[in-house]
Amino acid sequence: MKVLKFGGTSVGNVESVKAVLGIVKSSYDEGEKPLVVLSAMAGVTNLLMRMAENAAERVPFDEDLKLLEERHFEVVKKLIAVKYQNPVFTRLKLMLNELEDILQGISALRELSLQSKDLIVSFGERLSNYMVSKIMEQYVEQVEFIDASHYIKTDSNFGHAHINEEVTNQLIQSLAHTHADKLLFVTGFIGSNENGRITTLGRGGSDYTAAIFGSVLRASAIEIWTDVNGMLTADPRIVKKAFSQPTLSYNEAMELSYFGAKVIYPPTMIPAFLKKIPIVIRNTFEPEFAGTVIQFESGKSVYPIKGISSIADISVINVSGSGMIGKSGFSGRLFTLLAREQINVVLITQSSSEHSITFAVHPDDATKAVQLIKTEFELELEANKLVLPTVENELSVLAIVGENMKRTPGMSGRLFHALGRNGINVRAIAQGSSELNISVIIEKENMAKALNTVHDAFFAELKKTLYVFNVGTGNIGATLFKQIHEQYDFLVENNDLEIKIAGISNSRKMLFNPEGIDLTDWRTTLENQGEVADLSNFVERMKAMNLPNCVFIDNTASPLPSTYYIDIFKSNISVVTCNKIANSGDYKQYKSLHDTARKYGVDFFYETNVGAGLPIVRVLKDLMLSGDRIVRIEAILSGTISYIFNNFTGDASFYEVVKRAQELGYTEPDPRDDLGGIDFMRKMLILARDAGHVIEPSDVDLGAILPQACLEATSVDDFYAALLKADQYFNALKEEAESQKKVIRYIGKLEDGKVSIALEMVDENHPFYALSGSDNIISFTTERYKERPLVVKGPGAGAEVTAAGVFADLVNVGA
Ligand SMILES: NC(=O)C1=CN([C@@H]2O[C@H](COP(=O)(O)OP(=O)(O)OC[C@H]3O[C@@H](n4cnc5c(N)ncnc54)[C@H](O)[C@@H]3O)[C@@H](O)[C@H]2O)C=CC1
Ligand SMILES: N[C@@H](CC=O)C(=O)O
Ligand code: NA
Repeated sequence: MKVLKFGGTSVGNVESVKAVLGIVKSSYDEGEKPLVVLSAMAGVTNLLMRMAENAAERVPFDEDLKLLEERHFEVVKKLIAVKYQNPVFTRLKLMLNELEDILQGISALRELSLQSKDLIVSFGERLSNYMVSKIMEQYVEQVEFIDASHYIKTDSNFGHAHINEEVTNQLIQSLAHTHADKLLFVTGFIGSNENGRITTLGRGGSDYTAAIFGSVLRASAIEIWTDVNGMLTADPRIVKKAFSQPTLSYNEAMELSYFGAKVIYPPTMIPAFLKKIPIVIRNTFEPEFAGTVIQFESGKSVYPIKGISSIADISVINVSGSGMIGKSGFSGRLFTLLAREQINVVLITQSSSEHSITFAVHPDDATKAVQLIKTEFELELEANKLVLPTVENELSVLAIVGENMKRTPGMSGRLFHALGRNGINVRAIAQGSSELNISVIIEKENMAKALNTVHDAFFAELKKTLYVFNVGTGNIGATLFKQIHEQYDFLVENNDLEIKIAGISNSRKMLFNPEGIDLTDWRTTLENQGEVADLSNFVERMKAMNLPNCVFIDNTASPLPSTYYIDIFKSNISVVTCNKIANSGDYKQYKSLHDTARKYGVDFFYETNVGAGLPIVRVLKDLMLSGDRIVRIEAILSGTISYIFNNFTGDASFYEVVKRAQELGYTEPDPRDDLGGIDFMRKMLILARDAGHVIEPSDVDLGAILPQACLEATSVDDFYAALLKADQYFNALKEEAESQKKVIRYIGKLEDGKVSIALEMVDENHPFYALSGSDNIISFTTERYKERPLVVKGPGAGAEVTAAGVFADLVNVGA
């Protein structure tokens, strides 16, 4: 047989009682008659407690009594056919009258003993079990309501009674014998002492009742029906991806519940544990879900751990001093003292030098613990053999739990890597010698981030989420959103990667949503719901959200975002940028950006700084990392200028071709940056620096394309006006090239640490002769690629290819 135990939420109202009936009925129909243990209706135990306390203070309790009656009567009215209702009302009413008499007695005496409290709260279970048994009677024959206080015999420790196993076992066995044909509804939580006075079993009492009946009757399983899908891998309020574990060992369940998974209270499992009876946690509101089986064996799992538990609030006390070294009795004295005063020690670590002991307690106990230590070790403190104990608050504990950790090396490495990468400082560490649990103490403000990060790190088969904060929604930014939106499902399905745009800003508006901004119509949402843009505030808000796997994308052409990169890295947030400004300012800044990113273990990706989406930065980095050295770089890296000289043919005027390049999205927001050579200069500078050279913008020998009048233009409009007038100049250039059967190319070179960019005319034998569209080309001559250079060629400008490059950088963050 099975024991089915239903908690308060499962008997909370008409609908949930219906669900309970369905579950009991289907178990009954399967042939094995279950034994059912019910808690009081949700909230009733607290209500009874309040009534008892009120009675003792002579505060009226009749309203509460009425409420109690209504809650039960309503269920009866809805779930029992009218013709059967009367006797049920009568019996419930009798119980309620008895309760009222007791409350009146308390009121008269103005005294509420623990014994009377137990008696009063016992009505909760008695009412609910009687009521549901009567409802069940309509569907199943031979149902009986059992008041467990006649069978569970305890001592007189009211509120927290201990069971007399021998007597209890005999009584339960004889009950089973005399009621073999019946479907029993047994009150959870209550027992009675040798004088027949009602007692209660303390926290988790109904689970305990189920475990006792289950173990005495050697049940095939004890099912604990609650309102969650079993024991989850982490607190689902914090970790959205938490999922129910199919199996756990008793030890794993103990560890997980000890730290927070409030589904069951571990001591109540002991009777089942001793008899190796599986406990199954199931959801009354989702009965089709198999739930979690807690059994002797841990069970097979693809994951190295079973779950992550956490305690949000903890205080840490540090005791140190020379007096502790080599003193074998010291920790014994310390922890005996704490145990004697009922201070629960959650975690202990001791340095191997034995110079200090750190332990964690509940914050409410911290001051008392310190006081106790001061008194107990007064002599040592006076003799300076011990330093005054210190307390640190606002801390949390996070623990990874699983029996399989024993057999899997690298678990702590994975834990600390995940925490470190996200900038979460670990204050103390403890690992049980059973290797069932590795616990860390961290700052409370990092708890949510830590739980999510560690969950991602250990349940890697699940999808990882990148949280993106993007500035710049122009040509590139908007195209990137379009691409992410189109690719969303593919990434989730094929790469287990989810990208959430948690923040967007352009120069006018900004918008946040940690759940991810819907990209279907982000423009309208930003416009209608966005706040006034403020970059400094944007960065602060991003930091404050403290999200795991967080990436800042700079899709602007403005110098402003780059002033925040260092601060962003220091908050352990990666940066992806197509904006070249940060890397091409003075060398000191370049160096400091790269050093900071490395120091904080975050990514700084800028593939699109050179050749848009073409793999150039990456190729150079790989060459350098693998020990190759750059001998020479020759390149065409301005997509705009490439396009212009590839299309400045026939009748088209130079002015028209430039305009077209802008319309095609090849130019910088300010086309003077392209035609003035600044953009190309930035790219060459970045390559030279990535190749290991210390070089400043002023070191670049930059040859001009434009006549003086165009260079002097002070606005984009002036520039175009000057360009219109410069037809003569460009036509002459073109004619000169054509007459020599050559083409015009703007070519950059890096050799011997020197960078130059110049306009050249090349013939058909030159490797850069045959280009079209916005093609870029780069040839790396290196120590290894000496005879024939490594060449990368293809479209080097345009929104689609650039956004794709930013996208690729993004998905590589943290990879
Ligand atoms: N067009 C191309 O082929 C390539 C472009 N890039 C780079 O892409 C970047 C963006 O170019 P486009 O999208 O064409 O520019 P755009 O002018 O179309 O868009 C720039 C965006 O940045 C926003 N912005 C400017 N200052 C801001 C601030 N302080 N705070 C918040 N938002 C701000 C603007 O509101 C606008 O949404 C540039 O840095 C460019 O060098 C890089 C490689 C290739
Ligand atoms: N404006 C740039 C775009 C890529 O960085 C170019 O024309 O190359
Ligand atoms: Na590139």
